Amino acid sequence: MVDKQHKLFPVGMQANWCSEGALALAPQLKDWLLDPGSLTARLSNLSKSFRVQVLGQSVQHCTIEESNQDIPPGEPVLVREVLLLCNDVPQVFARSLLPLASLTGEQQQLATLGSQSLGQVLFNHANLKRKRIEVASFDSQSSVTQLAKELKLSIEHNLWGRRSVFIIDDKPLMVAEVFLPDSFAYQNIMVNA
Ligand SMILES: C=C(O[C@@H]1C=C(C(=O)O)C=C[C@H]1O)C(=O)O
Repeated sequence: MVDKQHKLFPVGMQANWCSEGALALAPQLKDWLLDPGSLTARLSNLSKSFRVQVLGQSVQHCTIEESNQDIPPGEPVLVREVLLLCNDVPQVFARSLLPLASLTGEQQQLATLGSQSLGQVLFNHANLKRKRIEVASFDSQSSVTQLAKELKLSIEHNLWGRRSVFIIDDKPLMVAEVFLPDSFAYQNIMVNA
């Protein structure tokens, strides 16, 4: 477990998630949002140094807003919030919900990842399925934008994120990621608000 937690933890990630078909997105941004592969691998390949900074993790009950077909409301989950940084630039804020019932067998290690990337473990596992990816935008009032301001990042447009449920060894967990203002996902494009 993480002994010290960032003063902002838990940041949370309230959003109106929708299927990507409902949105007209810039192709480059859409490519990042819908990439079925590992964000860790993609970001690592684009930078000299990649690291995960844990903001905190704690056991909570899954809220109605974050519940889904695989993780019902009230389910005890380990909430893990991290930043993914490339060359010390915060690229992504991620919030993962790991049901305690999924942290069994080989997946016990997911409770004590520390600064190891969750993706590194997930995408190296043979029995992994990723369910559909939903997307959402985060406006100036969102807690994620407040986090970006706390990180002294300049906010010039809404932020965009994605979430999906992974099934590993037939057990669910949910990962949600928001691309922070200086992310590669927004470089050289006009982002609609
Ligand atoms: C799922 C992945 O893992 C990344 C790393 C995370 C972590 O360490 O908590 C959380 C979400 C992802 O951004 C990935 O790399 O695609």
